[in-house]
Amino acid sequence: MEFSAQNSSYNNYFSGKKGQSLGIVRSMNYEIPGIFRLESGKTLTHVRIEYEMYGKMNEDKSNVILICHALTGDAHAAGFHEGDKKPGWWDIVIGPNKAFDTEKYCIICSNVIGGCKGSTGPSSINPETGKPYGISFPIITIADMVNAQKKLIEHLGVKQLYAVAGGSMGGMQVLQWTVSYPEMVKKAIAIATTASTTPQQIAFGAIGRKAITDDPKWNGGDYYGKEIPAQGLALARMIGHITYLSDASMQKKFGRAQLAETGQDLSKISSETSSETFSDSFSNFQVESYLNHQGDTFTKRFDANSYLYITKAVDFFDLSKNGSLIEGLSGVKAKYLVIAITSDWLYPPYQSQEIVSALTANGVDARYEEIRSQYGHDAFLLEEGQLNYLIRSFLSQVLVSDIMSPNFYSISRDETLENASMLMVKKKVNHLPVVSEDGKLEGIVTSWDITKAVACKITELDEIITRDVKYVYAGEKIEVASSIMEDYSISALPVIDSENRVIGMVTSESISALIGRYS
Ligand SMILES: CC(=O)SCCNC(=O)CCNC(=O)[C@H](O)C(C)(C)COP(=O)(O)OP(=O)(O)OC[C@H]1O[C@@H](n2cnc3c(N)ncnc32)[C@H](O)[C@@H]1OP(=O)(O)O
Ligand SMILES: N[C@@H](CCO)C(=O)O
Repeated sequence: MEFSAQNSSYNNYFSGKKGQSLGIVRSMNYEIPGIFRLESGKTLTHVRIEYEMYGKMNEDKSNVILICHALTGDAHAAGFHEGDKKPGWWDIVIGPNKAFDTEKYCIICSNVIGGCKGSTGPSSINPETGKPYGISFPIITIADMVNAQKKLIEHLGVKQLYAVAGGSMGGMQVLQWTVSYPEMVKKAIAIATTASTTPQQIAFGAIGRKAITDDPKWNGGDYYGKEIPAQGLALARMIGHITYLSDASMQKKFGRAQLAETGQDLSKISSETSSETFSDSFSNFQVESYLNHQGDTFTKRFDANSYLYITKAVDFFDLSKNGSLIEGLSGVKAKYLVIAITSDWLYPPYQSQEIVSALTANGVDARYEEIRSQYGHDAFLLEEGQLNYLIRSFLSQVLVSDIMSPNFYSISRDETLENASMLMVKKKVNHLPVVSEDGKLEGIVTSWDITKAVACKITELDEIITRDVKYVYAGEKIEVASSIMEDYSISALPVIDSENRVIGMVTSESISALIGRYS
């Protein structure tokens, strides 16, 4: 919300080290052993997941970030495949010194099930028949996509993801991850997305699907090894692509420009038009040529049946429970960054705001930001500077809750000084928060206080308690804790909740350890 292109931190991003390319990368695959059960109750076997991995996992595998792709994306998120001229689809934010910094994090991206880029989908061979599934492939949901990703993540030995991130349908997977597996996600970044697909979004999907299924070459989904339903698929993409742009971006890209051959010469168009050339003559605006190009290139990279299944999975997506998004998101534990795009009319900002409101109502730490852009929905693939700035600051932000120790020792003020000192020696701690019967913070005793008490022959614990005790809240930035410690020359702070109950301790050692972990 507070972001502006003139923001100084944003400009610092550009004056700082610019990200580099990952160079050549390769795809890998994993076959899920045994039966894979879908939300519909149907099962699949030999489910294959195509994935790419950039950067190295650290020793305890705590630096892994899962990237989830949008509708027509794939596992190739960054770097170049041998011989390719264009990098992966999110290369602007993934790589050394980019927001998803491969020097710090290990980035994984996998192709969704139902897809056509290496993961099992309708174009895969059904092991039972030896033929492509076609429309015998079962209906899949966003939760099924996430369940398959979870199998991959477990196979790689990762217990908790440092973050999950994605835009559009990728954002839906992010939301689903934090609902299905709340303990497995520390941070979540959902961009240009919704928690519940709207009638307008379903409507655009429906027209695209109709374009495909009305193409005679679709042939009931049985076209593998024959001519593909290219016309229907291209038309579906043309409709979809309009929704990924904005009025302003189309004005800027094309205006009312026409193709050079026809220009404004209406007499030429009428005299040269025959039934054979009708279509070409009537496609004289640059925007038409552009859409034709987008449609044509799409048919060379995407399977029509996958388009049907994946758009349907998007239609089914609804995380609200009993009509309430607050209830639907009630189990979420991850910290959230939700980013909307100002010109996105397909997934308008109000849908991101609804997610943030529901998360906040559940006490989840959720931040809302906007990318100011004219690109429309696809801005999440294009706005390099703003994306890098927002993602980088969110990923590198460490809160007190991230490093506090919830296993702490406390003492009541009625205890003896001897007991306090024995507890400190036995548990090897230098700070004991003094708490009331219901766990509320009343003061603190340090090993230094005990040393002074012995020197001064004080015998009562109550006499040496510091009552003006400094503390922090779990949701505060780690910088707040470290500046209190520095200002008051103290090496540990109690962490309290909104009712003044002690819920942990944060120490200067745990803050120092961060330097090794995140720098
Ligand atoms: C999200 C995921 O997970 S992955 C999926 C993401 N990838 C896609 O969606 C691929 C298709 N989408 C796009 O191209 C998207 O618009 C973007 C966001 C990825 C790229 O946007 P931009 O960089 O603004 O490219 P733009 O929209 O101008 O399209 C460029 C293409 O249109 C062509 N083009 C531009 N103007 C015209 C025209 N008047 N007539 C014909 N073709 C034209 C260009 O030659 C270029 O072709 P190429 O892609 O074959 O090289
Ligand atoms: N243009 C992107 C975003 C769609 O939401 C895609 O095709 O996946």
